[in-house]
Amino acid sequence: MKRLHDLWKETELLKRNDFSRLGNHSIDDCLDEGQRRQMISAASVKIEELFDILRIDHVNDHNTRDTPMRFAKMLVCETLEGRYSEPPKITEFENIGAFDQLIVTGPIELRSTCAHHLMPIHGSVFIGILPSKDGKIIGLSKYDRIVNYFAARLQIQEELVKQIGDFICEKTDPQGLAVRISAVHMCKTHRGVKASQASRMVTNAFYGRLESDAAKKSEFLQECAALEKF
Ligand SMILES: Nc1nc2c(ncn2[C@@H]2O[C@H](COP(=O)(O)OP(=O)(O)OP(=O)(O)O)[C@@H](O)[C@H]2O)c(=O)[nH]1
Repeated sequence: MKRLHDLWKETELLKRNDFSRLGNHSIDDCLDEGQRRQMISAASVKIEELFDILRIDHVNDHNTRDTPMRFAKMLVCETLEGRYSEPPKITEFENIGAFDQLIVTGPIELRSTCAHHLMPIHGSVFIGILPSKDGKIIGLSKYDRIVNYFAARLQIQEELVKQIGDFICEKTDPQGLAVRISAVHMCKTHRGVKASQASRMVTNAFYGRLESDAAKKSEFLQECAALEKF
């Protein structure tokens, strides 16, 4: 019987030029369960090779025996999950009451992975929405799901903040939208320059009235500051 990783080598998915997609974009078709298992198995074989190069015993050492498979599974099903799956299902509601005031949600816990060193990015996301009277409103939990979806890829913060904002704009067509990320990059705190754990990177993406209306932008930033203190 063919081994899973051999099956993976033959899949159309591997033959297609998904490699040209950026690492923080999703591949063309999401993986079904069988393809996911094949990808994990094929990745695991490569991680065993990497361990061999690094002279880590993945056969006899009880601590590292299952690590290549465990690591491959984590990459496919957790760290990079947003690359291989459909975006979250978004329940959209008509804005029946024509609500047109600022809604701010956060902090939404951000757990992502840096594209340069594969180290964790950990932080908070705040989202401000100025709905259109004739636009859509989405369920509150969906903002968290959207953040999780785009975070589960190899990211840089400037692109992540825009991906989240572009997606929400596309779904809800609001008068204005703002996304703010404040995060610690462990590639900076746990290696290299070994910066303070308190060292954060802040990025904002503003759209429509939340970009052009200084009073509304300032209201959003004040709400973020207040929510951050909770
Ligand atoms: N702008 C930006 N830079 C990031 C982000 N995440 C990590 N970086 C930085 O990307 C750079 C990686 O490039 P290199 O300079 O080639 O990496 P390096 O030689 O290991 O550099 P050091 O981290 O300084 O040791 C580092 O300066 C990181 O701090 C991010 O989200 N946005």
